[in-house]
Amino acid sequence: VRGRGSKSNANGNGGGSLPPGPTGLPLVGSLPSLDPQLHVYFARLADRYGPIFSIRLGSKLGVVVTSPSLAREVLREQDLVFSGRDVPDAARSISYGGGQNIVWNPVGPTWRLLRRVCVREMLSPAGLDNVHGLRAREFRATLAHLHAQAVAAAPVDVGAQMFLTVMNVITGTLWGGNVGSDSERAAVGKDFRHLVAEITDMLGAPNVSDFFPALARFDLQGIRRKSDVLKERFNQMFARIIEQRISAERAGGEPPAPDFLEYMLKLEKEGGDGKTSFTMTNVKALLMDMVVGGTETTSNTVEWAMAELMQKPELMAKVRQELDAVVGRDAVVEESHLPQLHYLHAVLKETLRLHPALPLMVPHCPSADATVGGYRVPAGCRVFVNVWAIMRDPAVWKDPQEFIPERFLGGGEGRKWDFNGSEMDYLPFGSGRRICAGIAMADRMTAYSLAMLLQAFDWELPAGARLELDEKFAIVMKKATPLVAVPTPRLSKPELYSA
Ligand code: HEM
Repeated sequence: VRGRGSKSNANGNGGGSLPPGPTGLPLVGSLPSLDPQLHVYFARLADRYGPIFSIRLGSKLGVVVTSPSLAREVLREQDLVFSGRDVPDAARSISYGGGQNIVWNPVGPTWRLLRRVCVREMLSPAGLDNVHGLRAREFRATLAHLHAQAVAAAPVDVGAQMFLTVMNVITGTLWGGNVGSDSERAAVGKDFRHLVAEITDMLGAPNVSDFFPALARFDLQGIRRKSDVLKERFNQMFARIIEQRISAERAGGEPPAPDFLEYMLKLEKEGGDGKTSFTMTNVKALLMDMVVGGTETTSNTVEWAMAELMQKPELMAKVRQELDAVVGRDAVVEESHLPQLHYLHAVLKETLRLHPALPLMVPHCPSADATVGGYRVPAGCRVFVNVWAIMRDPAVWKDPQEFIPERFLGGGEGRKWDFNGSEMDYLPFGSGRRICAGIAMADRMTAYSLAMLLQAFDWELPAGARLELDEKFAIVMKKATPLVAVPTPRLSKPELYSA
């Protein structure tokens, strides 16, 4: 066990002792034993070394926090010091250099402006209300598509379908729903899904350039080259959409709907908010944030919820009972029904407890040496908060491995387990100033999606298929095997399914 009293360097200068942790080998540290299921591997090490441990991966020092009280120290009490990011090599290109978007920007005037633009203008509950019609249209289109599948008794890849829906809603909110025909949009959607999956796989994959920054310029695994290619494909798509909008404006005619792109282009024209500039690169980097940060996270959550419920028919029956009482079968579920669907919300909370979309969040990076749990955490190291393990801690959660939505009903045993990171033992969206920027959107989209899937259809596995709940870590938590199921209509009249 390394740690106590050790004087370390390479992200660990100065006095005090580092958190304990595996000794590892000279030069490579613990790299040879690294498990791709990083969240599980870190949880195992926490069992051995305690709720804060350090791990050397190449020349990089990682510090992993696995308890509510230490998460509080990092995310709340020392929020500002810990709010930096250690930008992985794979993210440099897709974030337009790291300083242009929200996710990978250090906290500072640009990050503040970008977050304000998103959280206030687009992703606030009021901003979302403004584009309620767009979501309703997209959901009706999905409903009609699923009905066609149901009539043909064709299996549906639930995650893929939800990805398309979420992506259409997000891109519609960003730049309006007017990009091409339906078939063109479906093709773009498929393309997007592959691109986003490739990006999240790349961000979750071990990269020599991150472990040995001195070797980064050689790009030994070719990850940066791949990331440049992916970024360019997005970039061209964004550039085309922006160009279309600007030329439509120049040509006069109907003013465009007041969507997010419109707002951003106005801000760009004005050169920012007076304190910080806002450039066309920021516009594209923000579009990237929303498309990459908002799609898989949301659609995977819905897929996990469906898989859990299909595994437990008695819970599925409870969701249906609530839907039948609130909506019935003679109408289609609408967003206005969502506040009354308490059990459904509890199902989603429990899904995010067991299967948080970002099990290690997005790693933080202290801007100065700090002390956590009595140990020294050096500036520049990579700090992981293992929310996956915290939300399965038997000291906090009764039967932590069991899927029990009821624990979130009746005020959650007197606790305020919400999405705002108020309690440090439930933080699927993080906590503190870097908390997820898209909570309101994620909340509505997951609830609306799950409600629609379950109110309008019964779902069964294709003959001979087996349901499993294995995880695959790739920065975003995916289901190792996609959930494929066959829908059967359950609304009273076929006309209800038409878009
Ligand atoms: C179920 C869905 C989602 C989950 C569980 C989730 C969770 C998270 C988490 C854990 C973080 C990192 C917090 C940290 O580093 O401390 C994050 C960051 C972020 N999320 Fe989400 N997210 C979801 C959906 C969305 C959506 C729909 C959007 C936007 C459309 C979005 C945009 C962002 C952005 C921009 C950040 C970076 C914030 C920053 O670095 O300041 N997320 N999210």
